[in-house]
Amino acid sequence: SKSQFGVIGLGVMGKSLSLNLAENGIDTSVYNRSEGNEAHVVSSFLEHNSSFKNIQGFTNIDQFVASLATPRKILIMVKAGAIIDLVIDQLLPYLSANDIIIDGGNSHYNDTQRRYSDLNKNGIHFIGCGVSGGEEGARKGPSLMPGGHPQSYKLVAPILESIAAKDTKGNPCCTFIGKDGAGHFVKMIHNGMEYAEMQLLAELYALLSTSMTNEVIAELFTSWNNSDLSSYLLEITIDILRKKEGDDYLLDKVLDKAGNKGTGNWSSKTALDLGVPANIMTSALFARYLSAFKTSREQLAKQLNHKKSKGLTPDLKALENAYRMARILNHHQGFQLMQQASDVNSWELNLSEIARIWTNGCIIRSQFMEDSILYLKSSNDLLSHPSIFKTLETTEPDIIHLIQSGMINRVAVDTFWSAYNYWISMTTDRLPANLIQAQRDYFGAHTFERTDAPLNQFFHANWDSA
Ligand SMILES: O=C(O)[C@H](O)[C@@H](O)[C@H](O)[C@H](O)COP(=O)(O)O
Repeated sequence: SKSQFGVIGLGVMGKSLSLNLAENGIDTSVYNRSEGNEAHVVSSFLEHNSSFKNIQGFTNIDQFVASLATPRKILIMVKAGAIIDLVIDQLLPYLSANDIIIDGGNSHYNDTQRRYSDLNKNGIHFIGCGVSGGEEGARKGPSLMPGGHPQSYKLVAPILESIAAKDTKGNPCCTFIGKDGAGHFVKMIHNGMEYAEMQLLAELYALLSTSMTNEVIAELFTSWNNSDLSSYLLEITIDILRKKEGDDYLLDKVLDKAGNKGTGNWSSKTALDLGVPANIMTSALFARYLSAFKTSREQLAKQLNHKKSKGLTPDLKALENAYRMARILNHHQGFQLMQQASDVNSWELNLSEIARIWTNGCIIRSQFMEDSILYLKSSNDLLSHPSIFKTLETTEPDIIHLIQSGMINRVAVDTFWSAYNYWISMTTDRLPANLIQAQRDYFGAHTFERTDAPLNQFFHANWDSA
């Protein structure tokens, strides 16, 4: 019998999603090319999962397409980039109008916009779908962020929603995000916020490690995880801190050079292009770039005259509050970025609904995301909520304490620093931008607005004449 759904690419995510589909009773065809070292990918997948009777495997793309009921629904799970276009070109000769192609990789939303309009011309529906949750999420229930055309989504919604994680009310963590590249855009920003959440934990770990063991830090984080600070990233960080290899901690043997596959870079570039001061995720990205200079860091560290002082244990309650503050500001910046992009691309993003589908399955799932559903229902500006503003105001001394502890212990806390500077700038009614305007007008006659004249009236002054 014909399969209801097809998956192309049996990498970690493709395999996990195929098993999730089959387990949810969806007859699934899988395809993977068979050249070179991929010769046995399909056969060994079928062998290892022979208990699933509703999976068919193919190494010929025409037979794969023929095995699907029409309109065909095909999920591409291969590495983002040119290979997606290659796979689409291989598929096209065998497809018919109204068939649906879903790209589930971390593609750049501009590429998705291009593919969406190109395939539309061929009568093929294209859905750019963000998939979050890693291997475990894909297997048991990811968070899904499909973008494209609402009609196309309707055709695949029952299947995508059946495999997605479920929120606290049992509803699928999957919803139509918006037209063309909106789904992949929202996934990109998810990852930008993920970078920042990970870096905040990394800076806390570095600061606490000056006076604590991994086990003691794990205990502290466990107490935080039993509070409004609970999150998936905090949870896995506790496991990571406790993971032993013999008598040693595995974490202590992990080389301190952070990788990145591009979505954090894209998020920061998009923030720059859209004029949104998302400085927290950008500093998290730069922290990864900085870590790459391992050899120079070691050499320069050796040249330091002053000896590292004995760590000064920071106030733990202050650190907890500083973490709470920085996380709120990271979420605020992420949602601001999505709001700006939604306006520019007329995507009409529903930020509260995005927070809801991010409450389970995805990497940045957390109690605060759960709380944000309600906050974002009344306003897309988290800072405008009195309770959030109160929390930020009362925790300001705590983030100052954290930053001071960083300085005293000579630990870089740039992501907390960025959060602090963003907060005090956003709560300062007169910033020194007047001097920037004067300097620009001085050397470039770029003109300036005046505080004693109507807005949008621009003036020029002869700054060097009396
Ligand atoms: O939401 C997710 O499931 C992850 O974010 C996933 O998309 C992937 O693990 C990222 O690619 C990691 O990004 P870096 O490799 O850039 O850290």
